[in-house]
Amino acid sequence: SSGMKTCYEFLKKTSRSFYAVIEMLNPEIKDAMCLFYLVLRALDTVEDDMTIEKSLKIKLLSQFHKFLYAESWNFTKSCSNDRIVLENFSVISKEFRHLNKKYREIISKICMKMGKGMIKFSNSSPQSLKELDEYCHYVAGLVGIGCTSLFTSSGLETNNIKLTTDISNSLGLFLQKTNIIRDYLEDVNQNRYFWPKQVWSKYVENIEYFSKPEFSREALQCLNELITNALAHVSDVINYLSAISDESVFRFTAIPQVMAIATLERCYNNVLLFNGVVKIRKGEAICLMNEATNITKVKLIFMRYLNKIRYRITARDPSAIQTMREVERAMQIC
Ligand SMILES: CC(C)(C)CN1C(=O)[C@@H](CC(=O)N[C@@H](CC(=O)O)C(=O)O)O[C@H](c2cccc3ccccc23)c2cc(Cl)ccc21
Repeated sequence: SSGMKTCYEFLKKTSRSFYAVIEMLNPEIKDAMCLFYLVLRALDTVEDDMTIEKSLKIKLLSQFHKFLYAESWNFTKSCSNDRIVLENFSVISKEFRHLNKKYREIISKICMKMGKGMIKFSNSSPQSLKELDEYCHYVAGLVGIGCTSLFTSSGLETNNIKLTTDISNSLGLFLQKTNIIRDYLEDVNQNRYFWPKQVWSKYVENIEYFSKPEFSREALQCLNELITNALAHVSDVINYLSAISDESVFRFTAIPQVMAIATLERCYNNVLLFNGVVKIRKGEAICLMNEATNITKVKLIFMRYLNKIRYRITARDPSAIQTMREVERAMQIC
């Protein structure tokens, strides 16, 4: 339909790489996944927009799942780069209402839970590793749980009992923790602090000190501790991908995960993260997209990056032993 074509245009504008990945998906769930992504992007845009007054933001987050059924609802007061999905939300929600009921129920339930979770963290960022897991569950783990429900309810992954809620949650946490680690400088510059205070306060009095050269040792120690925490999800990621049977679902799911392990490897013990953005090069990303076609190749990709991390672990790093343990545990699964 022309409405769906417009939605794919929105997807292309909000995330070129994700647009390319979703193109590979089986037609049975391609539209549902495109709309799921756009609806989540709209919700994330509300959460991220610091110009929206607090009480209005809370109302929007709690009502969001109902806007899916509000014929003409749009939000024109956002100044975010991704405001296009809010200003044209009525086009997205119209296509959403044409989706099969089983997909609509999955997407609206995830939006309701995610909106509630975002409200819970609207006044304070995660203070501990436990709260970090809780926050990442709301903004990313639920996405994994939703994706798994879409895969299984579509029949592409017939009642795959191995795709449990817990390991679906882990896929989201692995991606989100990698983003939080990678985006240290961008977030701190926008006064957003996702690195838990319980962790960074072991190394410095103020998280902004990590960008000062005299604190680069402490910065690296904190960074390596957070990367070690993220690596604990790798075994769930590999177990999840090992249980996928549909080839297009496999690639769609594996590509962001291999991007994440490559990003974590580049971030490990890398002081450049505190004064610039550490991103994997375009060429490497394209290679990874083409390589992540089956579980054997994905295990090899993970082994390659885990080995690169292992060789960079230094004995004087306080997390060295824990990092080595997580790397070895992950390599055993691969
Ligand atoms: C918060 C997040 C990590 C879940 C965001 N998220 C993802 O990161 C995208 C990838 C993406 O958007 N990457 C960015 C690059 C970047 O942010 O640097 C891009 O612009 O391409 O992937 C995830 C995603 C894709 C496929 C399967 C998944 C299973 C469990 C959890 C998430 C899954 C995603 C699937 C959906 Cl439906 C919605 C959002 C996401």
